Amino acid sequence: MKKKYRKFHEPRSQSNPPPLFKTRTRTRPLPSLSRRRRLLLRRRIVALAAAAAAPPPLDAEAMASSASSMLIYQSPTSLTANPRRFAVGRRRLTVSCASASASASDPALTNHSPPATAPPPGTATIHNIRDEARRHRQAHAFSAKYVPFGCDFTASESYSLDEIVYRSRSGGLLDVQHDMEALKKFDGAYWRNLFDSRVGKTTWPYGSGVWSKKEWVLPEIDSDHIVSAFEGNSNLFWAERFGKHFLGMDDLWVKHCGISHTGSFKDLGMTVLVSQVNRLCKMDRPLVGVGCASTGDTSAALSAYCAAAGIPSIVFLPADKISMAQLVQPIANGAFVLSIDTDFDGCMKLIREVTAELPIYLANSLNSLRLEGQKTAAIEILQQFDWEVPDWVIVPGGNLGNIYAFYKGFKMCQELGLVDRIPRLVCAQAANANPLYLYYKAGWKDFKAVKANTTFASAIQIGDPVSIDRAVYALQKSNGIVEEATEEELMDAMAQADSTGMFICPHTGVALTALNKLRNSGVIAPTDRTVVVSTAHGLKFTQSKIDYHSKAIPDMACRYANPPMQVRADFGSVMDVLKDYLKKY
Ligand SMILES: N[C@@H](CCOP(=O)(O)O)C(=O)O
Repeated sequence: MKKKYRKFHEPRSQSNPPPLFKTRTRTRPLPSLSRRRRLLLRRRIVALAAAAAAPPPLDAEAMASSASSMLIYQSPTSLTANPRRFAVGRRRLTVSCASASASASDPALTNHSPPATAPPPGTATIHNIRDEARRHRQAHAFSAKYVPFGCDFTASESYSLDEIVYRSRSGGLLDVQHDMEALKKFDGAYWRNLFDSRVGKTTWPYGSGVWSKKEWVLPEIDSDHIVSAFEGNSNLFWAERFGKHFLGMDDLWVKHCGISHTGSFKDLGMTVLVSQVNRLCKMDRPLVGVGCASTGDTSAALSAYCAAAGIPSIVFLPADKISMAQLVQPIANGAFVLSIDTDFDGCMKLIREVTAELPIYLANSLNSLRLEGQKTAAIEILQQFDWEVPDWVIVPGGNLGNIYAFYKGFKMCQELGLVDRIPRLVCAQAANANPLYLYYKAGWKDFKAVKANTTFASAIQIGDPVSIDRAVYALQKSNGIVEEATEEELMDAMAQADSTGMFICPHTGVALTALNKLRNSGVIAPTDRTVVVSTAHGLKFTQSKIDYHSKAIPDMACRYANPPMQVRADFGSVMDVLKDYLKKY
């Protein structure tokens, strides 16, 4: 693994200066090209060199066609404070001109160290967004470390994030805590402006919704080590029709975390975890790969990010318990996939034992690094509401890391002065896998893991959640509530939501059921601003939707089924069914 990594990420030295023109294939030897092709290639390089030495062309399209759309053109003859952006096909091409043009809102640039110097005249370079980030590499002023869960940054027991540790000395959970005193040197308005300034940009790594909050996530990681698919920045969808029609609400929102690189919110945490592993590999830590147990989404995210970094991934999946779309993701991304004849809890137990024995880094959310990425979805919600705090946020819960991650994101915003309160949290479980719900109903007395039964909400089919303590903490601190949904309730809620233009996963159906119950009982008022967190893409769960709409689910009425009508191929038959259908309107 190390060998392969080095090959493609060789550090640059003075004796080995960067080439004038870098393309994505720059480290590979030229394949054996024909003489004619070599000539053409050389001509193209010469043309690019000429273009680089000249002022920027007016026609960005022409420039894009002669250079990869990943390239950023830089010319010393056109220094300007603001990078000029051109739409190039569906990508944006930045004509960025000097390091002096770096974001004035980057705290590293404006407050802690001087901006990097401009290149000497005549040394124009075309480079990519990673190179651009290298040029602005700064000393960091913030830091974070592992402490036992429930402790703050000053705890006597603490571990560097570069250590491979998942449990405290007493065997309890760990938490990543930030140096809040250092972060507090900047006020809420400062952080709001900084985060807002990074939205919608391609600047590495801030184009990611996670890394746009880098100072609050992994402040010490070198941007060069980050493995990102520009995840996050997901749609906060105004569920106007669903809210009005089914719940009498007009301020209902669905945070579509599943409309993402691998189709679930897991990307948010995985970019952080795999980036840190990438850093550890660079530090020559003896790791042979990264592993997880999964109900389908974590394995998809892990395998994709590892594949992007060239790091081996190993995933433990409960045999026949995840959807086809989820199973194919790690297979396609080249993970080592173990289909194990047990449930998720069985897989989780095994991966914990295996990672204690072998140098395989544990990627489940037992590893608190993951939650640092996931918490940014909470910050993003506040940002999307222009830093107004919603009344309620409803999160589906299985292994229970995410409910704590949301709490953490909201709490950090409050502590650092971006907002003055946090929303009430609701955790929604499937009744077939409801250990948290039972614990809540028992007044938080005597937690008992359960045997999780089969549920359409398969990603949360978990009976012994590793983050149970974190979830309880988040709910207690946010005056939270736990609700549950039966199979029929969650499938009906999913069908209702889909009928208003969404295409949600069954877990979001669980969360919508919780909302429905809390609306009916009057706990959530019609005017309360409410956000339902949608955790995965509906396209991962087409089979359950097909079964529902075909009314093929035993003991389920499938009240909102919309099966296709079989019609003979003649005009009369088609007209008959249409007339019948149109009577409804
Ligand atoms: N739903 C998860 C289960 C594992 O949870 P994690 O929080 O440890 O990643 C999945 O998609 O695998």
